[in-house]
Order: sequence, then C-alpha cells, then structure tokens
Amino acid sequence: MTGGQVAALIGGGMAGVHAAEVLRRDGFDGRVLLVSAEQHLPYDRPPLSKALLRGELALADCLLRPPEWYEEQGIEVLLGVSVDALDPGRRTLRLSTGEQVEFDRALLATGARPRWPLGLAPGCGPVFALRTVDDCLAIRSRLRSGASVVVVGGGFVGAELASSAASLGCRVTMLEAADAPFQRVLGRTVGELFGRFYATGGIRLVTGVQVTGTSVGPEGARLTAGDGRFWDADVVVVGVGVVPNTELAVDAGLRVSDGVEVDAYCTTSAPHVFAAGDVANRPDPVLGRRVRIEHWQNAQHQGTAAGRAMLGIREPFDGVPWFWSDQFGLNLQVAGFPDRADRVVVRGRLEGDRFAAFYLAGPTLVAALGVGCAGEVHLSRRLIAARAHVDPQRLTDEHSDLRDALLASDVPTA
Ligand SMILES: Cc1cc2nc3c(=O)[nH]c(=O)nc-3n(C[C@H](O)[C@H](O)[C@H](O)COP(=O)(O)OP(=O)(O)OC[C@H]3O[C@@H](n4cnc5c(N)ncnc54)[C@H](O)[C@@H]3O)c2cc1C
Repeated sequence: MTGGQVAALIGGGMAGVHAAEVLRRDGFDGRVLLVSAEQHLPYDRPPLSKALLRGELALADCLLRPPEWYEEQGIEVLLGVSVDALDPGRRTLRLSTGEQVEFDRALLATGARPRWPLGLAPGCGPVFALRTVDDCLAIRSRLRSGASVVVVGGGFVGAELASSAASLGCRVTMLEAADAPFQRVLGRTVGELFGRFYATGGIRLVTGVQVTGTSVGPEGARLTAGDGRFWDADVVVVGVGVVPNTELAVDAGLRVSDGVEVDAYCTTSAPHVFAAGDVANRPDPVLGRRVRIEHWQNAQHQGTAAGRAMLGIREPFDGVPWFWSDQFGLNLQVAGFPDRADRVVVRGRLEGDRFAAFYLAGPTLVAALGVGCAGEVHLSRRLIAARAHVDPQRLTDEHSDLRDALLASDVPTA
C-alpha cells in the first residue's frame, strides 16, 4: 500500500492497535482508520479481572496507548462507532453513522463477546459478564466487603474475578459444570489442584453443577441448578467462555467456521481483507488443524503480523500459543495445546507455589504449565514448536536442566 490509500481497522482492541502501530512503523503514509464500537480509547483487558477490578489501577493506567499517541501517529480513531457492513468486492465499509468508507485493505479485529448460557440474559439486574471496562466498573461498584458473589464457570477470567472479589472481602461461590475447574483445558489433575487453591483462598467451589435458571429481584439474584439446588447472590458473574464476533464476516460472504478463517498470512478468503486476534481462526502447523486463540499475546503478535501483511510483507504467523493468569497470589503460565496430551508429568511439588506440569502426546511435548516457573514455560514453547521428543523421567527431575530431557526434535532449540 502507498500514500493516498486507506487501511481500515475494524475493532479497537489489542489486535487493531498493534496493526495500526506497525502500519506506521513500517512506513505506510496513507490513511489509517481505527473504528471501535466501544466509547473508550483502546485499553488492555487483562486488568479488568485483576488490578482494575480491585481498584488498584484507574482506567487511564490501562489504556493501550496514551491519547496523544493516535494524533502523533496520524491514526484516526472513531469511538462508539461500529462497522455495520463490509463489502469485500467494492472494498467499502458502512458505519453505524451511515457513512460509507472506501478502503484498500481492511482488518477484522472484532474480538469476541461473552457466551450466555440458556436462562441468563446480559444486563439483567445484578447478572454480569466481564469483557469490557464498563462491565468491570459495574461489577466493581457491587463488590462490597461481605457481598455474596456467585461466579458461573470455572475458567480463567472467572477464577481471576473470584480471586479479586475474595481479596475485597466478598463471599465467593464458584459453580463449575465439570468435575474440576480448567478440566477441559488443563486436565483433571491440574484442575483439581486449582480447586484446592480456591478452597485455601476462601472460595466455595461447587463442581458438577449445570445452572438452568435465574430469577432476579431488586436485591439480588437466585441461580437454580437442574437438580433443584439454588444459590442466592448479590452479584452474579457469568464466565462460560466467549463467541467470536464474526457476523460482519459472515454477511460479507467470507469463509467462517469457529472464527474468521485466515491463512498463515492473516488473509481471509477475500484477498484485501485480513483478520487477527480472538476473532481469527488460523492453520496451526504443530496441531495440523485450524485453531482460534483467545489470548493477549496472540492478539498482539497476530495484529502486528496482519498489519505487515496488509503492507505486502508476508511472514507466516504460527507461534505456539502462550498465556498467563494471576490468581490467589499465583502466576501461572501455559504454553501449547494441553488438550492434545495423553499424559501429564510434574516437576516440583504440585501443592507448592513453584511447579511445572508437562503435557505429552506419546513422546512429544505438546504443552507446559508453570506456576512460578516462567523460564521452564518459555523454553517449553520452543520445544513444543520443534515437536521435541522428551524423556518424561528427566522432565520430572527438578535438579536437571530441562534441555537434558530432549531426545529428538524437528528443528534446533538452542
Ligand atoms: C477480563 C479479561 C481478562 C483477561 N486476562 C488475560 C490474561 O491474563 N492473559 C491473557 O493471555 N489473556 C487475557 N485475556 C484475553 C485477552 O485480553 C484477549 O485475548 C484480547 O483482548 C483479544 O484482543 P482482540 O483485539 O482480538 O479483541 P478485543 O479485545 O475483544 O477487541 C475487539 C474490539 O472490537 C470491537 N468491535 C467488535 N465488532 C465491531 C464492529 N463491527 N465495529 C467496530 N468495532 C467492533 C469490540 O467492541 C472490541 O472493542 C483477558 C480477557 C478478559 C476479558
């Protein structure tokens, strides 16, 4: 793309901002338009369940870039405006203001929105999901000491919220459909361990619960399970996952499955339209199938890769996923694809505050989880990318270097 051309970025989250940044950094001097349905300048989402929720940060501290940055970079930002239609053939967008915008390249960085289980509705009295800063501030205003909080779903965002609410003196109950939190992602052994961490953190964890209904009154809400059990709460937060915002892509006739399908260069089925972040579904060389990743670092790096691809700089984006979570004073990091594993081996004491779990499919390392073990997770990422074969015995030996466990790999890891 050259001067006089238009790069339209749809969605003002991590992926959209990183694409805008790299477009300018790599010399694009045409028009960069960032359209965001939210009223706030782009901000970081991880603090919404952590420091912002606990009142330790202000929104200004969570902005991805300071307000003056957009002007300095010549990035036009439309806030509170959504893109209502995308025509990839004519290369036009229709905005919620009624305006029509012509573009040369467009990026779909529309992210995801909370999934709502049957019987629960968003914005219904004290029933919330946590995705936006407005959700965070609304929940925070109700987290008084002694308030009863029920978190539906034992995923990462729910667990972080539970941890933050408990630290503010709330009485927290977590309702999880599976037998252990994170079971689907991290397996039962590690899930049960986190269940024990919650108990130590003062959380009442109830597993095997399928919430089927809610009734809302002026003072709170009652959640009912299929087996007749019920829980009353001052605040309910539903954290049962997200769905990608693909409607624009579907209406535009782009290929969509679980997310907007892109190739390794972030290009959708329309050549001038790209996608990145939580909404994008890309081929993964390690998995050998498509994958949609809902992590901060993926949105950042894929946004950058997409911005470069919009400029014609084609580099495959296929990094091994990595994310972190902070809960109950523990920092946990996960790399790779734990759900591919057929067994898990542990280095360190699972009950301690420093251990790593390695996930193996046959002899191949496919994922690693570390609590207080950032270095091990970092190295594991490279081993996973290299499809390394490892010796499980050595992996568990705390006193040996992780590299000593390496048996064979496709590519060098040094
Ligand atoms: C509470 C919380 C805590 C998290 N903590 C962690 C963590 O600890 N570690 C980690 O790795 N990840 C974490 N994540 C995940 C991480 O924040 C996301 O993966 C990341 O924000 C995704 O960025 P994105 O740019 O793809 O999408 P988003 O951040 O969802 O941004 C998309 C934007 O596009 C807008 N939009 C949608 N449709 C349109 C349209 N048609 N027109 C205009 N705008 C539109 C949306 O309103 C939104 O503002 C957390 C997420 C949440 C919600």
